[in-house]
Amino acid sequence: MSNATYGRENPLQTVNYSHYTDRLKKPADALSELKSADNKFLFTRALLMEHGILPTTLDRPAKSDKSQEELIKLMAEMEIGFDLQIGGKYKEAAKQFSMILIDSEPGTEDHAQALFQRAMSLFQMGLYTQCLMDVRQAMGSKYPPEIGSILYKFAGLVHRHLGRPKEAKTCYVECLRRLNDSNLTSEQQNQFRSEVAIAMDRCKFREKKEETKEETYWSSDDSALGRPIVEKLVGGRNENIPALSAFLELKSSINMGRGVYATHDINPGDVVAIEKPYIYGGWLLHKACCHNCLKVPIFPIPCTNCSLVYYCSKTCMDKSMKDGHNFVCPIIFFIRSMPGITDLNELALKWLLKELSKMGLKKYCSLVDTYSKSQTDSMTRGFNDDGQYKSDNFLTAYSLDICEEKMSIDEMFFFNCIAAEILQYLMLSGFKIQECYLASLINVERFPLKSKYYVTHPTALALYPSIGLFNHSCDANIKRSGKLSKKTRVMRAIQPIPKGRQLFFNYGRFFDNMKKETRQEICLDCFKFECCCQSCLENWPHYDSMPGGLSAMNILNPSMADTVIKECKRFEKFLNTVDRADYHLHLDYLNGFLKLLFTNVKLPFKKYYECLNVIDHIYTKLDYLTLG
Ligand SMILES: C[S@@+](CC[C@H](N)C(=O)[O-])C[C@H]1O[C@@H](n2cnc3c(N)ncnc32)[C@H](O)[C@@H]1O
Repeated sequence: MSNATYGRENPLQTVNYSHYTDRLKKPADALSELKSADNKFLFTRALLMEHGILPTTLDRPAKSDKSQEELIKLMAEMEIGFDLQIGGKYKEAAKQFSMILIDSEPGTEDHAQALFQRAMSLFQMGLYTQCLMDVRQAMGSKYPPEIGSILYKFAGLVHRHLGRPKEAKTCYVECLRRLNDSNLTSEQQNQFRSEVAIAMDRCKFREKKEETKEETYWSSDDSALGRPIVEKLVGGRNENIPALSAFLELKSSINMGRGVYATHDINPGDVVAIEKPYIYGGWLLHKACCHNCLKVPIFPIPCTNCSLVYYCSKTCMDKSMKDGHNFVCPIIFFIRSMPGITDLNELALKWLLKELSKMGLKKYCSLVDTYSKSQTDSMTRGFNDDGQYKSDNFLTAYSLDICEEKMSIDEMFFFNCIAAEILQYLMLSGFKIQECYLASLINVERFPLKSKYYVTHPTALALYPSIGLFNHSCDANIKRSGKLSKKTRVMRAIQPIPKGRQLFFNYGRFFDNMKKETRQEICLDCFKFECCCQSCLENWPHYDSMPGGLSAMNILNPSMADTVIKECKRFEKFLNTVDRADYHLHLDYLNGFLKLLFTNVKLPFKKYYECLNVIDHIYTKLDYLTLG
C-alpha cells in the first residue's frame, strides 16, 4: 500500500464519495444494472482487483531512519514553532506543531515531541481540554525518556487548571518517579522536587474545597438525588425487545417506517429504554480513550504491537485482543489510511469480527443470505411470522438499515469498495475466508459504514440496535442520558406521552433554535430522510414567536382556563425567583406544570417549551452528577 497517508484524513470532513469512481473512470454506473447486493459486491471487488487497487501485501511504507536532510528540516520546523511560542504567538505555534504532527508517524519520538509542544501552546491559549488530549497522546507515544518527568509534571498542571486535584496528584507522583531518567543535574532535580511539593500542596487545598462543595450540594433536602440513581424501565422489561419498556410496542407508519409507540400513558421522567451498545469504538479525534472500555485514562497505554490504540489497563488490553484486536492490530494502520469516515470503517470491521466470533463464518454467511433473500420489504424486516420483533442483536442491527435506495450510485460503489478493501486487509492479516463466502460476508447494506449510525459524541461511536428504532422529531418527547464512557444508554420521557402516541428523540443537537428549513436540510443531508414530524408538517413557528397567551384558539379545555393562567403566573415567578442551580429540587412541580399545559393547551405554546427547556437542563445536570 503505497498511498497510505496516516493521519491526514479528518473524520469530520465531508466524505468524497467519488474517491474510487474518479480513479476508475465511472465504472459505478454498471452497478445499477446489478440487482442483488452479493453481485454488486463481487463486481466491485473484481473491478478493484483488475485495476490493482486492492492491496496485495501488508508492507507498511518503510520506516527508514531519517536522512540527514530530513532531520535538519524537522529541526528547522520545530525551531519555527519554538520561536512562535517565545514570541507569544501561541495559535501560530499550535498550527506549526500540527503540521509536524501530520508529517510524523504516531508512536514515534518526533510525534510525541510535537504533541507535547502543541499541548504547551494550547495551554497558553487556555484550551486545557484539548491540551490534555495532546498530553495524554504524548504519554502513550514513544517519548524520549528524559522528558518523562517534565511531561507528567505538565500533565499535573493541566489537571489542576481543569479542577481535577486527584488526577493532578497522581501525575505529580508519577513525575517524581521518572526524575532519575531525566538529564537534570542534582541541583535542578532538587529545585524540581520542591516545585512539585508546592504544586501537590495546592492540590490538597483544592481537594478540601471540592469535598466541602459536594457536601453542601448533597445536604440539600432532596434525598432522592443524594444517592446513586438506579434506573428502572417503566412497566418492566419488554418481552420482545428487552432493551425497551413493557409499555412500548413496535408499529409501522407510512412515512417513517417502523417506530416505537406507547401502549400505556407515560409520564415525564419515566425510563423507556436502557441499552448497552452492541458495538462501540473510540472517536479518532479523541484517540487516547481506552479502546476497550472507552474511559479516558490518566495514563493511556498504547497497544504494544500497533501503538495506534490505547488502553487504560493491561486487563483492557488483554480483553480487547480476545475480542478481535488481534486481527485488527496488523491492519489498523491501513484501515485508518482508507477514505471515508475512519471511525466507521473501524467499527464495521469490529462488528464483523464480533459476529464471526459469535457464530462462525459458515453460520454467519448463511444467516445473512437467508435474511437478505427472505425479507426484502423494509416495513416487515425484523418481524417474525407472529408479528413479533426479533430482538436478536444481529438481526435487529441488520434490519435497521433501509437506506440502500436512498444512496446515490457513487455512494453505493464507494461503500462496496470500502467493504472490499477491509475484507482484503482482513484476509491479508491471516483471517481465512473461502471465496464462496465473500459476498455474504460483507453486505454493504448492513454494514455501519454510513453517517446515519454515528453518534455525535466527542469520545466514541456506538451502535444501539433497539434505541435505533426510535424515529426522529424536532419536538422530541424522549431524551437520551448517560455518558457514553459509561456505555449504557438510558432513554427517558421528557414530555407526557399518552397511550397510542409515538416516541421520538431528536437526532440533531441544536434543533430547538433552528427554523424548519434548516432542520429539514440537516435531516436530509445527514440522515437521508425528509422529516415528517408534526412540527415540520404543521410548520410550527420558531420558539421566540410561539403563542404565549391563552385564547379561545389554543385552550383545549375552557373550564381549566383560570387554573392554567394562574399556574403560568406561578411558573413565571418560579423562573424569576429560583436559582438555576436549584431547579432540580423542583422537578415534580415542573413535570406537573408541563402535564397541565399538555392536557389543556394546544401546542405549540411558549410556556410549555420554556418549562421543557428547564427540565432538559435538569436532566443534563443530573446525568453529569450521577452518571458521569
Ligand atoms: C434509526 S431509523 C428509525 C427506525 C426506522 N423507522 C425503521 O423502520 O427501522 C431512522 C430512519 O427512520 C426514518 N425516520 C426517522 N424519523 C423520521 C422522520 N421524522 N421523518 C421521516 N422519516 C423518519 C428514516 O427513514 C430514517 O432513515
